[in-house]
Amino acid sequence: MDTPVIKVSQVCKSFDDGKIQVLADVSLEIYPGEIVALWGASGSGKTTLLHLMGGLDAADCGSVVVDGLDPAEEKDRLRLRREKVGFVFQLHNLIADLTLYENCMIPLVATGGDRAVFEERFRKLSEHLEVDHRKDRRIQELSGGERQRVAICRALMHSPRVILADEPTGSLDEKVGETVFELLKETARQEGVTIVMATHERRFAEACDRIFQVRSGVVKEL
Ligand SMILES: Nc1ncnc2c1ncn2[C@@H]1O[C@H](COP(=O)(O)OP(=O)(O)OP(=O)(O)O)[C@@H](O)[C@H]1O
Repeated sequence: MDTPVIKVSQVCKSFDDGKIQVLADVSLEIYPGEIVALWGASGSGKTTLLHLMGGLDAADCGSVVVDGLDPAEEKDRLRLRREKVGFVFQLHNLIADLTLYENCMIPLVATGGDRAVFEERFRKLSEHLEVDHRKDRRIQELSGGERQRVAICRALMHSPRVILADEPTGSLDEKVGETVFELLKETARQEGVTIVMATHERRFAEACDRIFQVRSGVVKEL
């Protein structure tokens, strides 16, 4: 069996000096190329777990390892964000005044990559995500579904190993949400990228390779 790309071992996390216990003894392994759902109700702890995987927050106990890096260590955390992980949020977090193309080029500045490589990736990804014809439009001129496809494009620009997606279809209506989800999945498969997606919607969870149910901070594979 492959080495897991993400290994979470006996992790716990609370807020407010321990008054709000969010994750309790969470362990899971995710393998390269898998598309995995963290499925659970609002407030169950999905976002908190994604944040620990992406180094946006630190666990109180236990360990998280992402492609050999420890997000709790500052030097690893920087590399993790620059090289290994891409984020897609429910609200796309794009810069409204910049164009689609300019938003997607932000990771070039952040990672100090090669412009020609980024140009080629932009061409390929924007075509695959069917937003290439909107290249020079500003984000504020795009529809919700288009914005979310741009967010996916941007998240993949630096060729991360893992995409952490937090309710990526949450702000979209049903049909558009399905299209965006299918495009996210297809693009990830083509790129060999691992996806960990938080969702409260059973139908999206069931369309993933594996489902981890998150309930009151306890995680169980279904
Ligand atoms: N920074 C924080 N300070 C205090 N409490 C927090 C903090 N972040 C999250 N929580 C609490 O932790 C619990 C889990 O939140 P989390 O956002 O992980 O859930 P979720 O499953 O992603 O929910 P949703 O689907 O609504 O985003 C909630 O009760 C939330 O209020």
